[in-house]
Parts: sequence; structure tokens; C-alpha cells
Amino acid sequence: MSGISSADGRNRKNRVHVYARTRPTANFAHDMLNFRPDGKTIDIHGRKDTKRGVVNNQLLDWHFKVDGILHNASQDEVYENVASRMVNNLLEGYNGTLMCYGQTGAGKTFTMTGATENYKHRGLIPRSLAQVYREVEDRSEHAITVRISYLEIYNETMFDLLSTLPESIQSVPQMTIVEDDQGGVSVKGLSVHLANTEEEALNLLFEGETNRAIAAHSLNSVSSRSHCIFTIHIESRSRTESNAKYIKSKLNLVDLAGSERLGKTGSAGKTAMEAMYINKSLSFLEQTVIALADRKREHIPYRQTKLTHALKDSIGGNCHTIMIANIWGESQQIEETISTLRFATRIMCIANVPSINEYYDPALLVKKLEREIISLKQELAMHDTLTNRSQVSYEPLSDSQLYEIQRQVQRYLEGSLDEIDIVNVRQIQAVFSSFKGMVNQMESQVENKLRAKFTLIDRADPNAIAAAQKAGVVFDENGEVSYVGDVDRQNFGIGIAPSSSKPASSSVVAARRVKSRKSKERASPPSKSGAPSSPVPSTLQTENSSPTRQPPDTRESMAGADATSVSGSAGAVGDQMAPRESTPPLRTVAFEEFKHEKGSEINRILTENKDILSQKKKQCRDLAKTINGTKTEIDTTREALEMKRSDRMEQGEFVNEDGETVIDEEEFMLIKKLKDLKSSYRSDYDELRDVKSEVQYCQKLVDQCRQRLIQEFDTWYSQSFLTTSDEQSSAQAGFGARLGTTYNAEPEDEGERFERLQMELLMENPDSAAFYNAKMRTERRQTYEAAMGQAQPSLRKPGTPTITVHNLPPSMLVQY
Ligand SMILES: Nc1ncnc2c1ncn2[C@@H]1O[C@H](COP(=O)(O)OP(=O)(O)OP(=O)(O)O)[C@@H](O)[C@H]1O
Repeated sequence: MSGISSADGRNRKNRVHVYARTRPTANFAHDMLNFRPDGKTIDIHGRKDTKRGVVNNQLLDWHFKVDGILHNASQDEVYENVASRMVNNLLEGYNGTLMCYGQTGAGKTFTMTGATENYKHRGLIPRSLAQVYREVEDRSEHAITVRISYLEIYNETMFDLLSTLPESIQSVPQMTIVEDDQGGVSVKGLSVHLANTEEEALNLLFEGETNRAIAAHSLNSVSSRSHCIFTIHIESRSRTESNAKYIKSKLNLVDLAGSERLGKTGSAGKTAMEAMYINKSLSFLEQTVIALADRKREHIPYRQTKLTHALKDSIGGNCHTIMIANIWGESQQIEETISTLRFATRIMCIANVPSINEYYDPALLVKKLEREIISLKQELAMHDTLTNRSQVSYEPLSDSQLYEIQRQVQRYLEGSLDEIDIVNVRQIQAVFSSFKGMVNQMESQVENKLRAKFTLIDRADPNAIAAAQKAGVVFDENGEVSYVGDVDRQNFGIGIAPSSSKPASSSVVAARRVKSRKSKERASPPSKSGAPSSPVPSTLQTENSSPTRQPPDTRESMAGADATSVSGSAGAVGDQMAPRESTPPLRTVAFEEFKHEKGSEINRILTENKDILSQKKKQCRDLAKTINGTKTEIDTTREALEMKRSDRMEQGEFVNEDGETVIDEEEFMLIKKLKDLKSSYRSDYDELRDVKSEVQYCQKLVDQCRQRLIQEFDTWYSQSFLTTSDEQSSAQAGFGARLGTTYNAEPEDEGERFERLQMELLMENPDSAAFYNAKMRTERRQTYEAAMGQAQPSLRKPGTPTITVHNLPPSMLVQY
């Protein structure tokens, strides 16, 4: 009978590799051990020996297939075949593990460390170190540090072979195996030594060897009874690229304790105990290997012993792993050989996917990103220069820039500015935040005003509801106000609390104590059925009848809350335009109509001025482009001229009889060109200054026209739709519907009224920026009006001649 042991995944590239190395012996059992010519298959023919027993009585022939057989191989050959590539990979950032496994005396230590007396016999560790330092030297573009650690596991206790040896096992400093987030393993308490040269590294190896615990053993007087892990740690950073990336890798060179079975050693006492620990850890290593090879297994019993735990990240995973199965080819050792090869072929089934261990230094990464930002900014600045947007800056906005943006937003809201100049993202953010700030400010102003006038009734508060009901307020089944009793209407006004003042669930009905109210006639009497049909002002009707309450313009609805006649947000446009006693049209809708009828002349002038303004702005942009082009040409010409001059100086100057320097034609042409360019630069620059002044002036005219249009509209609107003084005062209080809209008989202009209201509101806090802004605006307005004098177009009387921007001397604009 025969059986063949091999790895299921032997054709897979990414798996643990195994080489069988034989210990040379004069008594090699040629009749039992045969190596096939493929250099990979070992045939074993067992003799039935009932006295000694065989590994498996059923099988007499075994065939093991490994990755290579190193029979009578020199240390050099072993290194070249097994370790050389792995060391190369180590320097590239791959982790690697090289293990020697086999029975006591099979040559594990000889393979790993070698014989000290003969240089030729040095093992894998010193040879690996030599190659590491050769590679370090060859990779001068990298700053590579090499560190060494040497761990021994003896009877389940860990020793640091590179620190002072403890006097007894009790005084061994505690070391623990720790795992990081990426599954990496390290031994806490194990010293890791920097080794700058090969010599330093070899010294560490010898120091560790001297410290290695050695127990006398019946089979071999120098046999090691412990597992030893010699680790070379590499950290490599590029010297040329100043990036944050670096690699960190390690190569474990593991000399496992002898794997022979307890019975064979014939040991007793302390040595028997050692053998028990060794067998236990190797048997757990075997279990771990079996579990790792089984892809369905979820739990891998790494932690069962120190050995498997310490090697957790070194067998399989992202690491290159190679095992050398040391065998002793004598007939007496055949069972151990079979056992070793069995284990070795099992470990071949463990898959691994080696990968480079790259890390990022956070501090360097931040620095790198900062540098990248700077260079991107420079690139953007260059781009802006090329596209004539040189005024764009990517630095945080200064206080004065923020103030200017705030001012522009304010003017935009007032309607005196058409566009806000934005050239970069920071400005967009600042504009939005300015809008947000102003909306919040206005909301709280209106809310405060409402709170000053209304009593808010919380729907969740039964006492408040009862008090309101007592006063005549009727609530429907949804808790909405449906009716306000006639008697108490004299004392209570009704409104809806602003949505921002309370959460919707506890939203309130607001009842206001008013001085007097004569508009009872507007409230319809209760219907015949007794239920109040439409007794409340139109706002309430709209609010209550709407099945899903639309979010109206907050300011409009807040203004509406204060007035019985309001510009409601519901209803079709056509409805809004029809003059109704209780519901005037939406101001925006009415304004559109006004612009095309009553205010058409003012609107025409405004449009005309806006067109001129946009023409002037375009002219300004074109001129700036030309000027920038001329400037670039001046620079280039100047540079060429300077080069020409320095050439002339180098060659020696020609001077005529009058002592004047003689220049050649080319230099003369350059001088002439430079002169012409400078002159056109100057004249374009002057023109630009004038056009800029005209733009400023045009802007003012447009602003003024717009103000007049609004003012005229306000007058018309209040005369057409709002009749009683009571209603006018109510509408005035609702100024938030459109900033600064007024309904007085002698209307203030929009700006004045806004300023007045803002001043009133801000008097409580005169230090605030808004107060300062309002004050500044008033002063500016006064200056402006004084400067304009009679030149101001009268927009009240259509047909009055207006002054267009063309007629105004730039000097006057500059003064302004
Ligand atoms: N390939 C080899 N060439 C020459 N000598 C060898 C070879 N392999 C082993 N030996 C010799 O065999 C003896 C035992 O080897 P070694 O100590 O390396 O065995 P081991 O497997 O490490 O044993 P233990 O498990 O007890 O540590 C040593 O004297 C060593 O020099």
C-alpha cells in the first residue's frame, strides 16, 4: 500500500513553500529513502517492525512532494535556494518567515545559525544579515534602518536573548504578545536593537546565541530545547521623494525546538517536562497549520501557545513563508522523518497573499499636503494672471473684505445692487454666511416685534387655551383658531406665531391686545348652523383652509401676522391682482404691473441706465485686458533690451566723435518699441481710470433709479390698496415683507425707512456692527445727495428730462 501526501494547493503560487534538507550521514538508509529525479518527491519505504512500531501500520510506502530537496546541499546552496529572494523581498517591504522544523539533531540550528568554527558553514541568519547590508548599500536613495530582536520561548516562557539574562525563571521580566489593528503581532517588552552595520548585527546574533538556554539531552549534548525567533526589522524611507510614505517589514528566522516524540527521547525529570512543552507547542503549531489550511475554519487557535501566537502574522497572511523540513536519513530516524514530512506537506496548504507593508507618517503627510496647497495656490494664481483675473486671492478673507461683502449683501437685499462681485469660493461662502446672518437678524427682529405685541398661547397649555377661549377665541378640532368672538375682538387680535418661535407641535395661536379696532364689519357673522363660517381676517382664513400649509415667505407671513390686511402668500396671481377690500395683491405681483404701467417711464430710465452700466463694465474689462497685454509685452521687450545691452557692454562699446554711444539697428528698434508700448500703456491706463469712474457713477444712477421706482411704487400701492390709517400703520409694522416698504401719506424713501427701523432696533446695542453699518449708510447717502445736487433725475414726474451718464464729466465722478 502506498499513500501520497501533498498540498492541495500545490499549484498555487501564493502559499507556504517547503524544502526538505537532509543531514549528511554515513548510515543513510538508501533502501528506505529515495529522492526522485524531479527533485521534489521523496519516496519512503517502511519496514514492518512491530517492536518499534510504525507511524501508520496500514501504510508501508509514503510519497511526499515538496518544493525542493536539499540533499547534501552546502550552506551556500541552501541560502541561494531558500532565503536569498526572501531577503530581497524584505527590503521591498514584504514580511517573511523562514522556519526550520524537524527532529532533534536533524540540523535545524546548523541550517539557521550554522557552525561558528567555519566561515563556509555559516547559516541562513548571518548570510541574510550580509545580504541585508549589501542591499542597504545598493539602495542609497533610501534611508534604511535595520533593527534586531531575538526571542526565545522555553517551556511557554518568553526570554529576551538580547537583554541581561534573568537569574532564575521567576525573575524573568514579563513579556506579552500584542496585536495591532491590522493583525500585526509584536512582543511587548522585547528589546529591538538598532544595528547600523553588519558587524553590529552579527554581534547581536552571537550575544543571543550565548544567552540561549541549552539543556543537556540524551540524544545530543548541544541540542536546543527551545524555540528561537531571530527577527530583522527594516524601515525604509525614500531620500529623494519627500513623501510621507515609508515601508516597514520584518524577516523572522525561526529555529524550532526538536519535534521528536516523548517516548523516543527516553528523557526523565526536567528534560521530560521540556519535551512535553515542546511537543505541546509543536502539536498546537500543527493544529494551527491544519486550521489555517482549511478555508472553512473561522477560528484559528493561535493563542493556545506562545509559539503560535508569536508567529500569528508570520505564517500565511500577507507574508512570504518558507519552511525547511530538516530530516535525518538514517533507518532509526525513519518514523521522525515521516512525521516531519507529513507536517511539512500540511503546511504547504496554507495560502498567503504577500503584500508590501506601506505606512504613512501623519506629520509628514500634513507637511506634504501643505506644500501641495501652496503649489496649487501658485498654480491658480498663475492661471489667474494669464486669464487677467489677477485680483483673485486664495488667502482667507480679511476683515475689510468681509465687511465689504456684508455691505454688498445688504445693498443687494435693499435692492440697490444688482449683482454681488464674487471671484472665488471663499467669497461665495462669505456671501452665503452674510445672507444667513441677515436673515436670522431680520427674523429675530420681527419675532421680537411680534412678541412685544402678541400674547402667545401654547397649544399644549390647557390654562392658556382656557383663557383664550374665555376671551372668545374658538378652536377647531385640530387646535387651530377658527373664530374670535365679537365682543373680545376689541381686545384680542389674531395672528399665527412665526414658525421659528416654537416647534410645530406646540405651535401657537397669537392673540394680541390692541388699542382699538374698528374693522368689525370685516368679520362675517356666524353661519346659521351656529358654526362660525368666515369670521376671521383673511390671513386666518387662508391659514386654516389650506390642507397642507405651504411654507410662505417667512417675512411675508410674519408681517401678515401683524396686520389684518396683508399680502398673503396663497392664492392665484390673477386673484391677487384684483383689488379686493380685504386682500391687496402680492407686492411682487403688483410691482410687476406697476413697472409696466404707472412706473413705466422710471423703469425705462432704469433699464437704459443699466444697459449703459453694463456697457461701461464691459469696456472696463476690455481695457484691463489690453493693459495687461501691453504690460506683458513691455516686460518682454525690456528683458530683450537688457540682454542686448549687456551683450554690447561685453563686446565693448562704440562711441562716435561726440562721445555718444553707437547702438545697432536691433537695439534701436527695441528702444522705440518700448517707448511706444509705454505710451499706449499710459493712455490706456488713463482711459481705464475714466471708465472706472463712469462705471461708479452709472452704478449710483442705477441705484438711485431703482430707489425711486420702489418709492413711487410704494406710494401707488398704499394709495391704491390701503385706505385707512389703521391699515397703513399695520402695514408699516410689517416692513419685513419687503425691506423698508412704507405706507405713510408722506412716504419715506426705502433706504431711509429701513435705516430708521434698523436704527430703532439697534439702539439697544449701539456698538454692534449693524448699528455702525446703518450709521455709515446714512452718512454716505447724505454725501451722495449733496454731490448730486440738481443733477438728480426727478422720477416723480414722468417726462422730466433725465441726465444720462455720458453727459457727466469724469472729474465730477472722481470727486464723488
Ligand atoms: N547539513 C549539515 N552539514 C554538516 N553538519 C550538520 C548538518 N546538519 C547537521 N549537522 C550537524 O549535526 C549536529 C546536530 O545538528 P543541529 O544541532 O543543527 O540539530 P538540531 O536540529 O538543531 O537539533 P536540536 O533540535 O536539538 O536543536 C550538529 O553537530 C551539526 O553540526
